[in-house]
Amino acid sequence: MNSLQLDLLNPQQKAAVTCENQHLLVLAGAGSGKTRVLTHRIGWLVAAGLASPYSVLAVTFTNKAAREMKGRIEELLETPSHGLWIGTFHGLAHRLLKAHWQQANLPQNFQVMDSDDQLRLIKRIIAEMNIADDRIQPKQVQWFIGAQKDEGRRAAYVVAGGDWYQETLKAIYSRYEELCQQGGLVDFGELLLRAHELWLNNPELLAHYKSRFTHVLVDEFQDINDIQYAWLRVLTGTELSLTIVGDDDQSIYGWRGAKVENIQGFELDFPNAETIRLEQNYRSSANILNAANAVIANNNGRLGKDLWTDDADGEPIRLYAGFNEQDEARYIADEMKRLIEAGTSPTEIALLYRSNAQSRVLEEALIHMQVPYRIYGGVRFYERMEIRNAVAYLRLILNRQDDASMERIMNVPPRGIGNKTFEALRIMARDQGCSLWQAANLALENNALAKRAANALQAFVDLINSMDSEVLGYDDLGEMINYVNQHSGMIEHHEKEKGEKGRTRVENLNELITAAQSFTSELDYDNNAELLALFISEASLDAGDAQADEFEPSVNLMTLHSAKGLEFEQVFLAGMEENLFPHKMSISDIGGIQEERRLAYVGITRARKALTLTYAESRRLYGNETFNSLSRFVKEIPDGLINEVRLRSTVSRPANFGLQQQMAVDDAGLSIGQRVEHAMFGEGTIVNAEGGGAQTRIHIAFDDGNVRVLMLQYANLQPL
Ligand SMILES: Nc1ncnc2c1ncn2[C@@H]1O[C@H](COP(=O)(O)OP(=O)(O)OP(=O)(O)O)[C@@H](O)[C@H]1O
Ligand SMILES: [Mg+2]
Repeated sequence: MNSLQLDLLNPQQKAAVTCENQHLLVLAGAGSGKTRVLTHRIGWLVAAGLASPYSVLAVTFTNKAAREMKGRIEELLETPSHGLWIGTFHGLAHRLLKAHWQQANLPQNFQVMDSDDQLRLIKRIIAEMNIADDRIQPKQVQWFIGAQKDEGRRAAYVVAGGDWYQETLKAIYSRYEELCQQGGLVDFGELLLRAHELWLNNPELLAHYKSRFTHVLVDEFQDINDIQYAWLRVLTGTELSLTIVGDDDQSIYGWRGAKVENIQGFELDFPNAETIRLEQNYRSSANILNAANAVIANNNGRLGKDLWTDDADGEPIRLYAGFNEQDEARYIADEMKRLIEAGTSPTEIALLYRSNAQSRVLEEALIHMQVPYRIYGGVRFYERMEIRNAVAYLRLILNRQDDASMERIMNVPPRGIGNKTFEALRIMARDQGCSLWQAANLALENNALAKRAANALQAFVDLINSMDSEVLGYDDLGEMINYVNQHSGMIEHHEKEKGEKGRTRVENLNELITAAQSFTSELDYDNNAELLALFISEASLDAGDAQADEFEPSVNLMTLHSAKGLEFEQVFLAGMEENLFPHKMSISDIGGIQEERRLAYVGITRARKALTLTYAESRRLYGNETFNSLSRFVKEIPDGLINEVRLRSTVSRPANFGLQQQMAVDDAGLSIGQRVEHAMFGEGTIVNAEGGGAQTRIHIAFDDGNVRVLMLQYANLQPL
């Protein structure tokens, strides 16, 4: 019990950790120790003899959080956490379905489809149904199916009401279900839906788990959706103990079906639940916390929480106005470099933004300044094209009915299987109600294809069949992947590609071997095929998380959504502009604005020591130049907490800063963003200008990493 260090908790936290009530709600703001309480509570339950490590089920929001929690619980309990049921809803559902595939009406080797596979399948159905391209968007269908599943609704129960559009969506959903079932394919939403049905359809199994588990604990409860809540409720019923922790102010997944009302629902469903509020924030300096409190105070309908800190005011929040998005990015990269040189660990620095598309410019500046970075939740390893291809080979080897994989790699690398052959096979598969693989074999048997196409297809079929026997002969996952890399022709193919791109792809394929070698499964397996299937599933689930940490210490880039639950010493929030953040899609809708504001609250409260907000006065995004005004969320922060950073500290910002300066530079035949050469300092880019006429001073970001302010008249710049 000593190792639990209960004395490191404040009285409310302690009360939550040691609460003996059956149902407990911990409702508290950011950084108040909710996650810490959850972890300690598991430790306490075990130490107090109220639970065994194996009778606890804990749900986290990301795989990373699950891993962290497992680690901390191992520390607390001083035993390995192998076998603990700690994971995301998706991860836990997957584990259940793997263990009980028969009861779930799935083939044993069912595969998890990612969003790309899903989209490909939907496109195929749309084509198969002969729906004109402009009448329905595959992405909309994907969204529709996801939304239905989040609410626990199968196609048969969709009420379409005779309207063409709705009826078509329903029909596509229905066909989609059919094809997934046929191919043993399960998308992310399906994992949850099936896991719920698994309870409903198998009372004995449910009873088994009800008696196995004694305590269920859920982090980030505010972002739970209907099907997840339903799954939990069926499991816990009135028998099990349920602890939920959450913060209504951090509910940011409404667009994905999350319902903050589930917190209130919990209080209704479990009327005897005890509610504990935590009010002390341990994460952020007072300035940062006060800024966050001021922003979120503009939302209505909050459950209401006060958050205070013992911490000193700390540094003021910095606000930087970039002249354009390049200048904004350069400032951030510069600052990061400075922080790292002054001793801050790169891993303690985060750069958050509203939309993924913003990252490119930021990345370029970081590369330029040689600041190592990684994108958390961006183009992740398992989502890279070549990795998906390799995984598709593996899947097809395991399961020939996997049409999505077959589609993906039939002609990758190019082997002369053209669109016409694809089309013929699709039609055949539809007419015969069989898989593409079966259609391919049928077509070959019946000589249904032209000679060249038939030869190419035969070679592919033979390749997969021979891979099957070879690959599954290896006991080592790394060897399996290596075999596929070599014999599929992918390595050779990418080696022939010119330049950096091809090289990276080859490196990535090799990295997959490394990933496979270090893979260890928590689940049991009987043979090589099952081992491979476990690896593939893990890879698909992991695509939702960041790369491993074993790389060079790097600063973290991520969207605000991915930042939930995390904390960093230094946080930069880029693109603090109307239309960007709040996003223009949400700007005209009050509910939308409130969700954006919660996102701002999440972003601000990620910072421990320092927060820097930046925006660009003009921005080129998606090819258009726009002039956005400062985000309302910045304006909602009291003036006294913010310090506006002047351009490069040596120069104060003139009152008429802005477009006029662009003119001044234009007069001299130069423009912002232009590349120039200086006799002494070498090449650089004009990032700003101020003053006018003979007094014009221009700011140049030289390639040596310094920004210098020069008098235009004397600088003698050569345009490049
Ligand atoms: N009693 C305490 N004493 C010292 N530090 C604490 C205490 N409670 C929590 N902390 C620290 O405060 C930080 C925030 O804690 P934690 O991440 O658990 O908060 P949270 O409420 O889960 O935040 P979020 O809402 O962002 O998920 C962590 O670094 C944690 O270690
Ligand atoms: Mg937390």
